[in-house]
Amino acid sequence: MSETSIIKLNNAIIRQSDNIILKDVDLEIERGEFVYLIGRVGSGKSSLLKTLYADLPLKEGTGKVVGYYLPLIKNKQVPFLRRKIGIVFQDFQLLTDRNIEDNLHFVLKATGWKNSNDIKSRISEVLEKVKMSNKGYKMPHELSGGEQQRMVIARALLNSPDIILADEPTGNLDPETSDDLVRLLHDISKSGKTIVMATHQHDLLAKFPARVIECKDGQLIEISKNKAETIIDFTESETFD
Ligand SMILES: Nc1ncnc2c1ncn2[C@@H]1O[C@H](COP(=O)(O)OP(=O)(O)OP(=O)(O)O)[C@@H](O)[C@H]1O
Repeated sequence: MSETSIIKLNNAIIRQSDNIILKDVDLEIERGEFVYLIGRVGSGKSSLLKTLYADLPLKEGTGKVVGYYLPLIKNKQVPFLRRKIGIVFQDFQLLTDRNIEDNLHFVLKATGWKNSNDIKSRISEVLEKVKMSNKGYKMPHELSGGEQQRMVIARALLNSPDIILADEPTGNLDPETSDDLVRLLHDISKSGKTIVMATHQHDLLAKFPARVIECKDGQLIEISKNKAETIIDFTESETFD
Protein backbone atom coordinates (compact mmCIF):
# COMPACT_ATOMS: atom_id res chain seq x y z
CA MET A 1 0.00 0.00 0.00
CA SER A 2 1.57 3.28 -1.02
CA GLU A 3 1.92 5.76 1.80
CA THR A 4 -0.89 7.88 0.49
CA SER A 5 -3.33 5.11 -0.42
CA ILE A 6 -6.25 4.82 1.89
CA ILE A 7 -8.18 2.01 0.20
CA LYS A 8 -6.50 -1.01 -1.27
CA LEU A 9 -8.05 -4.26 -2.42
CA ASN A 10 -6.07 -7.02 -4.09
CA ASN A 11 -7.38 -10.06 -5.84
CA ALA A 12 -10.60 -9.66 -3.93
CA ILE A 13 -13.78 -11.54 -4.62
CA ILE A 14 -17.03 -9.88 -3.58
CA ARG A 15 -20.01 -12.14 -3.03
CA GLN A 16 -23.64 -11.73 -2.12
CA SER A 17 -24.79 -14.96 -0.52
CA ASP A 18 -22.89 -17.51 -2.60
CA ASN A 19 -22.92 -15.57 -5.82
CA ILE A 20 -19.77 -13.93 -7.07
CA ILE A 21 -20.60 -10.29 -7.84
CA LEU A 22 -17.10 -9.01 -8.59
CA LYS A 23 -13.89 -10.95 -8.99
CA ASP A 24 -10.17 -10.15 -9.46
CA VAL A 25 -10.81 -6.85 -7.75
CA ASP A 26 -7.67 -4.75 -7.57
CA LEU A 27 -8.36 -1.25 -6.39
CA GLU A 28 -6.10 1.39 -4.97
CA ILE A 29 -7.41 4.80 -3.99
CA GLU A 30 -5.25 7.60 -2.71
CA ARG A 31 -5.98 9.98 0.11
CA GLY A 32 -7.95 12.96 -1.21
CA GLU A 33 -9.03 11.28 -4.46
CA PHE A 34 -12.53 11.63 -5.85
CA VAL A 35 -13.72 8.48 -7.60
CA TYR A 36 -16.95 7.84 -9.46
CA LEU A 37 -18.20 4.29 -9.45
CA ILE A 38 -20.46 3.54 -12.38
CA GLY A 39 -22.14 0.45 -13.80
CA ARG A 40 -25.50 -1.01 -14.63
CA VAL A 41 -28.17 -1.87 -12.09
CA GLY A 42 -27.01 -4.90 -10.13
CA SER A 43 -23.40 -4.68 -11.36
CA GLY A 44 -21.99 -4.56 -7.84
CA LYS A 45 -21.43 -0.91 -6.95
CA SER A 46 -23.23 -1.08 -3.60
CA SER A 47 -21.64 -4.45 -2.85
CA LEU A 48 -18.20 -2.93 -3.37
CA LEU A 49 -19.02 0.03 -1.10
CA LYS A 50 -20.40 -2.34 1.54
CA THR A 51 -17.17 -4.32 1.42
CA LEU A 52 -15.22 -1.13 2.06
CA TYR A 53 -17.16 -0.35 5.23
CA ALA A 54 -17.13 -3.97 6.35
CA ASP A 55 -20.83 -4.56 5.96
CA LEU A 56 -20.02 -7.38 3.55
CA PRO A 57 -17.16 -9.51 4.85
CA LEU A 58 -14.09 -9.84 2.63
CA LYS A 59 -13.24 -13.51 2.70
CA GLU A 60 -11.25 -13.93 -0.50
CA GLY A 61 -8.32 -11.72 -1.39
CA THR A 62 -6.84 -8.92 0.66
CA GLY A 63 -8.05 -5.47 1.51
CA LYS A 64 -7.07 -2.58 3.70
CA VAL A 65 -9.19 0.49 4.40
CA VAL A 66 -7.91 3.37 6.57
CA GLY A 67 -5.44 0.98 8.15
CA TYR A 68 -7.92 -1.82 8.92
CA TYR A 69 -7.13 -5.18 7.34
CA LEU A 70 -10.59 -6.28 6.15
CA PRO A 71 -10.17 -10.06 6.01
CA LEU A 72 -9.34 -10.17 9.72
CA ILE A 73 -11.36 -7.26 11.05
CA LYS A 74 -13.13 -8.10 14.30
CA ASN A 75 -16.73 -7.14 15.01
CA LYS A 76 -15.67 -4.84 17.79
CA GLN A 77 -13.31 -2.97 15.42
CA VAL A 78 -16.02 -2.28 12.86
CA PRO A 79 -17.48 0.78 14.67
CA PHE A 80 -13.99 2.30 14.74
CA LEU A 81 -13.53 1.70 11.02
CA ARG A 82 -16.97 3.27 10.42
CA ARG A 83 -15.97 6.37 12.35
CA LYS A 84 -13.30 6.95 9.75
CA ILE A 85 -15.84 6.53 6.98
CA GLY A 86 -18.82 8.79 6.39
CA ILE A 87 -21.64 7.02 4.62
CA VAL A 88 -24.23 8.78 2.47
CA PHE A 89 -27.07 6.90 0.79
CA GLN A 90 -29.70 7.85 -1.73
CA ASP A 91 -32.50 7.83 0.80
CA PHE A 92 -31.87 10.34 3.49
CA GLN A 93 -31.90 8.59 6.81
CA LEU A 94 -32.33 11.47 9.17
CA LEU A 95 -34.36 10.72 12.28
CA THR A 96 -37.72 12.22 11.46
CA ASP A 97 -38.84 12.87 15.06
CA ARG A 98 -36.22 15.53 15.86
CA ASN A 99 -34.68 18.58 14.29
CA ILE A 100 -31.35 18.63 12.46
CA GLU A 101 -29.26 19.78 15.41
CA ASP A 102 -30.74 17.00 17.51
CA ASN A 103 -30.01 14.50 14.73
CA LEU A 104 -26.38 15.58 14.76
CA HIS A 105 -26.26 15.70 18.56
CA PHE A 106 -27.58 12.15 18.70
CA VAL A 107 -24.75 10.86 16.48
CA LEU A 108 -22.05 12.68 18.42
CA LYS A 109 -23.37 11.32 21.74
CA ALA A 110 -23.56 7.83 20.30
CA THR A 111 -19.95 8.07 19.17
CA GLY A 112 -18.61 9.11 22.52
CA TRP A 113 -18.71 12.92 22.57
CA LYS A 114 -19.47 14.19 26.07
CA ASN A 115 -18.62 17.86 26.39
CA SER A 116 -21.63 19.95 25.42
CA ASN A 117 -19.56 22.92 24.22
CA ASP A 118 -17.51 20.64 21.96
CA ILE A 119 -20.71 19.11 20.65
CA LYS A 120 -22.24 22.50 19.96
CA SER A 121 -19.23 23.82 18.13
CA ARG A 122 -18.80 20.63 16.07
CA ILE A 123 -22.43 20.86 14.99
CA SER A 124 -21.98 24.45 13.85
CA GLU A 125 -18.76 23.53 12.04
CA VAL A 126 -20.37 20.77 9.97
CA LEU A 127 -23.47 22.86 9.26
CA GLU A 128 -21.19 25.59 7.99
CA LYS A 129 -19.28 23.15 5.79
CA VAL A 130 -22.50 22.16 4.02
CA LYS A 131 -23.71 25.78 3.97
CA MET A 132 -26.74 25.11 6.14
CA SER A 133 -25.79 27.09 9.25
CA ASN A 134 -29.17 28.78 9.52
CA LYS A 135 -31.28 25.62 9.20
CA GLY A 136 -30.19 23.45 12.09
CA TYR A 137 -33.43 24.15 13.97
CA LYS A 138 -35.59 22.69 11.20
CA MET A 139 -37.25 19.31 11.24
CA PRO A 140 -36.18 17.04 8.36
CA HIS A 141 -39.60 17.29 6.69
CA GLU A 142 -39.24 21.07 6.62
CA LEU A 143 -36.23 20.79 4.32
CA SER A 144 -36.07 20.14 0.58
CA GLY A 145 -34.55 16.88 -0.71
CA GLY A 146 -31.28 18.64 -1.54
CA GLU A 147 -31.15 20.29 1.88
CA GLN A 148 -31.83 16.98 3.59
CA GLN A 149 -29.02 15.39 1.63
CA ARG A 150 -26.69 18.22 2.69
CA MET A 151 -27.64 17.45 6.28
CA VAL A 152 -26.83 13.79 5.69
CA ILE A 153 -23.42 14.90 4.46
CA ALA A 154 -23.05 17.12 7.54
CA ARG A 155 -23.81 14.08 9.67
CA ALA A 156 -21.28 12.01 7.73
CA LEU A 157 -18.63 14.67 8.43
CA LEU A 158 -19.21 14.82 12.20
CA ASN A 159 -16.37 12.55 13.21
CA SER A 160 -13.94 13.94 10.62
CA PRO A 161 -13.85 10.81 8.48
CA ASP A 162 -11.00 10.18 6.04
CA ILE A 163 -13.36 8.70 3.49
CA ILE A 164 -16.89 9.42 2.34
CA LEU A 165 -18.73 6.61 0.58
CA ALA A 166 -21.76 7.94 -1.24
CA ASP A 167 -24.18 5.49 -2.83
CA GLU A 168 -26.36 7.29 -5.39
CA PRO A 169 -26.45 10.43 -3.24
CA THR A 170 -28.20 12.39 -5.98
CA GLY A 171 -30.67 9.66 -6.91
CA ASN A 172 -33.72 11.52 -5.64
CA LEU A 173 -32.69 15.03 -6.59
CA ASP A 174 -33.46 17.23 -9.56
CA PRO A 175 -30.53 17.99 -11.91
CA GLU A 176 -29.70 21.42 -10.50
CA THR A 177 -29.77 20.19 -6.91
CA SER A 178 -27.67 17.17 -7.94
CA ASP A 179 -25.05 19.50 -9.39
CA ASP A 180 -24.93 21.51 -6.17
CA LEU A 181 -24.50 18.39 -4.11
CA VAL A 182 -21.73 16.97 -6.28
CA ARG A 183 -20.01 20.35 -6.25
CA LEU A 184 -20.15 20.19 -2.46
CA LEU A 185 -18.67 16.68 -2.44
CA HIS A 186 -15.85 17.85 -4.73
CA ASP A 187 -15.15 20.76 -2.38
CA ILE A 188 -15.03 18.35 0.53
CA SER A 189 -12.60 16.15 -1.36
CA LYS A 190 -10.34 19.14 -2.00
CA SER A 191 -10.02 19.45 1.77
CA GLY A 192 -8.24 16.08 1.72
CA LYS A 193 -11.07 13.61 2.10
CA THR A 194 -11.37 10.63 -0.18
CA ILE A 195 -14.75 10.33 -1.87
CA VAL A 196 -16.13 7.30 -3.65
CA MET A 197 -19.48 8.02 -5.22
CA ALA A 198 -21.65 5.45 -6.99
CA THR A 199 -23.84 7.07 -9.59
CA HIS A 200 -26.00 6.46 -12.64
CA GLN A 201 -25.98 10.14 -13.58
CA HIS A 202 -23.29 10.26 -16.18
CA ASP A 203 -23.75 13.91 -17.00
CA LEU A 204 -22.12 14.58 -13.62
CA LEU A 205 -18.91 12.91 -14.78
CA ALA A 206 -18.43 15.40 -17.58
CA LYS A 207 -19.50 18.37 -15.45
CA PHE A 208 -17.30 17.52 -12.49
CA PRO A 209 -14.46 15.39 -13.87
CA ALA A 210 -12.66 12.87 -11.69
CA ARG A 211 -11.42 9.30 -11.78
CA VAL A 212 -14.02 6.81 -13.05
CA ILE A 213 -14.24 3.10 -12.28
CA GLU A 214 -16.88 0.84 -13.76
CA CYS A 215 -18.37 -2.40 -12.45
CA LYS A 216 -18.89 -4.48 -15.56
CA ASP A 217 -19.31 -8.18 -16.22
CA GLY A 218 -18.18 -9.08 -12.72
CA GLN A 219 -15.04 -6.98 -12.82
CA LEU A 220 -13.81 -3.53 -11.96
CA ILE A 221 -12.58 -1.56 -14.93
CA GLU A 222 -10.60 1.63 -14.73
CA ILE A 223 -12.28 3.97 -17.21
CA SER A 224 -10.27 7.08 -16.57
CA LYS A 225 -7.46 7.43 -14.13
CA ASN A 226 -7.40 11.18 -14.10
CA LYS A 227 -9.69 14.10 -14.51
CA ALA A 228 -8.73 15.06 -18.05
CA GLU A 229 -9.83 11.71 -19.43
CA THR A 230 -13.24 12.04 -17.84
CA ILE A 231 -14.42 14.47 -20.46
CA ILE A 232 -15.59 11.51 -22.51
CA ASP A 233 -19.30 11.76 -23.12
CA PHE A 234 -20.53 8.82 -21.10
CA THR A 235 -24.10 9.60 -21.90
CA GLU A 236 -23.47 8.60 -25.49
CA SER A 237 -21.34 5.54 -24.88
CA GLU A 238 -23.81 3.38 -23.00
CA THR A 239 -26.88 3.82 -20.93
CA PHE A 240 -26.54 2.65 -17.39
CA ASP A 241 -30.08 2.67 -16.14
N1 LIG B 1 -28.42 -8.87 0.42
C1 LIG B 1 -28.27 -9.50 -0.76
N2 LIG B 1 -28.40 -10.85 -0.84
C2 LIG B 1 -28.24 -11.48 -2.01
N3 LIG B 1 -27.94 -10.86 -3.16
C3 LIG B 1 -27.81 -9.53 -3.14
C4 LIG B 1 -27.97 -8.78 -1.94
N4 LIG B 1 -27.77 -7.48 -2.22
C5 LIG B 1 -27.50 -7.41 -3.54
N5 LIG B 1 -27.52 -8.64 -4.10
C6 LIG B 1 -27.26 -8.95 -5.51
O1 LIG B 1 -25.92 -8.59 -5.81
C7 LIG B 1 -25.83 -8.02 -7.12
C8 LIG B 1 -25.15 -6.68 -7.03
O2 LIG B 1 -26.00 -5.79 -6.33
P1 LIG B 1 -25.55 -4.31 -5.95
O3 LIG B 1 -26.61 -3.75 -5.09
O4 LIG B 1 -24.17 -4.35 -5.43
O5 LIG B 1 -25.54 -3.63 -7.39
P2 LIG B 1 -25.50 -2.10 -7.77
O6 LIG B 1 -24.52 -1.96 -8.89
O7 LIG B 1 -25.24 -1.27 -6.57
O8 LIG B 1 -26.96 -1.87 -8.30
P3 LIG B 1 -27.86 -0.54 -8.28
O9 LIG B 1 -27.31 0.33 -9.36
O10 LIG B 1 -29.21 -1.04 -8.58
O11 LIG B 1 -27.75 0.07 -6.92
C9 LIG B 1 -27.24 -7.98 -7.65
O12 LIG B 1 -27.41 -9.09 -8.49
C10 LIG B 1 -28.11 -8.10 -6.43
O13 LIG B 1 -29.31 -8.75 -6.74
